[in-house]
Amino acid sequence: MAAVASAEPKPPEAALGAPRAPLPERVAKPALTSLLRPYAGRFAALVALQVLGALAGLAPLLAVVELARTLLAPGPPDSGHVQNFVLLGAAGLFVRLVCTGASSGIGHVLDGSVQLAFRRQLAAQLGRVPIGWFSRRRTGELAKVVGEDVGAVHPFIAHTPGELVSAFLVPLASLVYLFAVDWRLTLVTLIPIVLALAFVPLMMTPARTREQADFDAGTARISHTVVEFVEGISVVKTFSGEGRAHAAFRSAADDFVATFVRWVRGVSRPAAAMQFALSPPFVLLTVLTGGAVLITGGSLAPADLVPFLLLGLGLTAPLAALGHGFDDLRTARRAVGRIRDVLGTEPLPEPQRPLAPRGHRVELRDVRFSYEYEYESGDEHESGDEHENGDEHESGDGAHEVLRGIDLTLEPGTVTALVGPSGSGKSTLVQLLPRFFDPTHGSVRVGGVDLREIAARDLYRTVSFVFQDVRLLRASLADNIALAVPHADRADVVRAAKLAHIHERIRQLPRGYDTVIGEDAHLSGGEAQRIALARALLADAPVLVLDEATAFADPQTEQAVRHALSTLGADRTVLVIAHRLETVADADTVVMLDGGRIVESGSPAQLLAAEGQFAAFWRDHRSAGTTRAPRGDEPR
Ligand SMILES: Nc1ncnc2c1ncn2[C@@H]1O[C@H](COP(=O)(O)OP(=O)(O)OP(=O)(O)O)[C@@H](O)[C@H]1O
Repeated sequence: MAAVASAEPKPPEAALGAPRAPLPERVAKPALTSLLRPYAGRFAALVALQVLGALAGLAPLLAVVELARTLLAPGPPDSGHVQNFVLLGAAGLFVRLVCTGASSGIGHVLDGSVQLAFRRQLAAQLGRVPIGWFSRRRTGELAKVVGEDVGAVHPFIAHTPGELVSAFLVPLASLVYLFAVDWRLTLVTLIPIVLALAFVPLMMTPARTREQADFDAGTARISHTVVEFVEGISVVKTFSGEGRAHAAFRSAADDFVATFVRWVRGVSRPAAAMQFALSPPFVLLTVLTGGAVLITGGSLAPADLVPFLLLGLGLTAPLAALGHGFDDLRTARRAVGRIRDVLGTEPLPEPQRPLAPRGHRVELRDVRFSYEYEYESGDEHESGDEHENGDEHESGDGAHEVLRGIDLTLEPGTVTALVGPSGSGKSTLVQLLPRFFDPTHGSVRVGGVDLREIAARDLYRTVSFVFQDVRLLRASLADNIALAVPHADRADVVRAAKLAHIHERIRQLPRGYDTVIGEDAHLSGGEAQRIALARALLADAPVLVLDEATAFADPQTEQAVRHALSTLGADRTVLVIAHRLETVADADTVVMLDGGRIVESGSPAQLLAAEGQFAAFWRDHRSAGTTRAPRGDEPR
């Protein structure tokens, strides 16, 4: 099921240098060998076939060399010898052909299987890691890991082992043969290789490693900029922000060009020198010069020069392939490193403390919470200043304390309305209940048990949520409502939809409850909210957390919420971020937050009578809209 509309609580996207939510995160990267272990058999078969293919490839090479020596030797050639060499060459070619075909087939199947397995593991892992973990990563970077990095494993599996094998085997066998012909000319033939190898250390300097890291960071940044642009395209277009978005992309691309040029220079200079040393003209000139000296000195037969001319080039060609293979391996190693980073993030420990089936009092004790700031290295530091406001303070290095000692008890069977100015910490507080984040200090308990001790599935069975930002999945409306109860009867789904005042709207759709959202129909924001409400009601969790969105302003949705709240079971614990005074008036308790602290709490009537901050809040809202008096008293 693919997500189509905005969402179930979507963790905030961390912009460059943006604050990140603190979360326990133990990184235990799985070893590459353990990731590849299930494929060890096929991998071994692949390497064996590649080795056999490389060995078989030697036969035609040696047959050609021997044939040439026989034909060029003084006197008439032995026809039996000639025939044997031709047969040896043909047989070698045939075996090589079979091995190459088989290894290429196995390689591609293995490649596809490993990539699929990595993607499956990554998808499963992304479903397991704590939600707050996503706020520490950029969407584009994760997309790069799942897409590009998994793809980068391809050359590593499909081609490189074979290239590495032949890179060692062919020259080794050729060298043995050449030494047997003439050791002095063999040493001369090795001169280009020794020269080429001298440039290898230059390609592995710390500067080159830095350039490579910059190159990787640049590609990730471009990927992130594109994802951000596509995700925010409607906002960008509405506010004619294409110019800015384009400029951001151009700046990422320009930075990348500079990085790319540095990277190419770092790679290309030593690579060009290596290529020159290994180029056929240089190799042939070296061999011919050495050969000419020996032949004119009378210590080498002219026919014996032939193997050096033929095999000398063969000695250097695999070395060039080794260079490519080495680069591919480095690329694959870095990609696998990033894959392992994601796979190695351990999900939060999953303790199994049982929860009592009833009596779900929610208690927050001295809860403090800070968003931590992480700064990018390099030129892209952003200060955390833009997140400061007068009411909040920065606590410690790069930490932004948003909740500052919250003590709150939500009794079963009561509705608590959370009110307070924008930025006072209401959303942050309710996000502690599904453990999007854990408190940096203090504890949140349900039924007397700390949330950190409750298994995730128990937690989500106990607490359900309706957030402002509703994400519906690309699935039928029935499946969307029954998300938490996949085997729910249609009758239960319909009952929840009726309670959430969305049943009639669903009936009007061409395929009713089987309508697929995003394909057969689209829903308005208010309708999506009511689907989310039906979903939470069907889940029937004893604790309901509701962020009353401004979208609830449509009368139907507002009525649905009020109706649902009034018909909920007697022992339900409800916490609602209230934006409408009607909801506040209906609540049993009102909690007023300001600057991350509870400044007032009590019944609406008590708080109005106290003439404090809540009374002012009430009056402001009342003069801005319509409302009625809270239960049991008239506001003044
Ligand atoms: N993911 C985040 N990273 C860093 N800071 C954040 C994050 N989310 C919120 N904040 C900051 O925490 C403070 C409280 O935000 P929060 O969303 O909890 O307030 P709120 O009372 O729900 O506001 P509103 O009524 O406008 O939704 C704000 O200053 C905000 O900038």
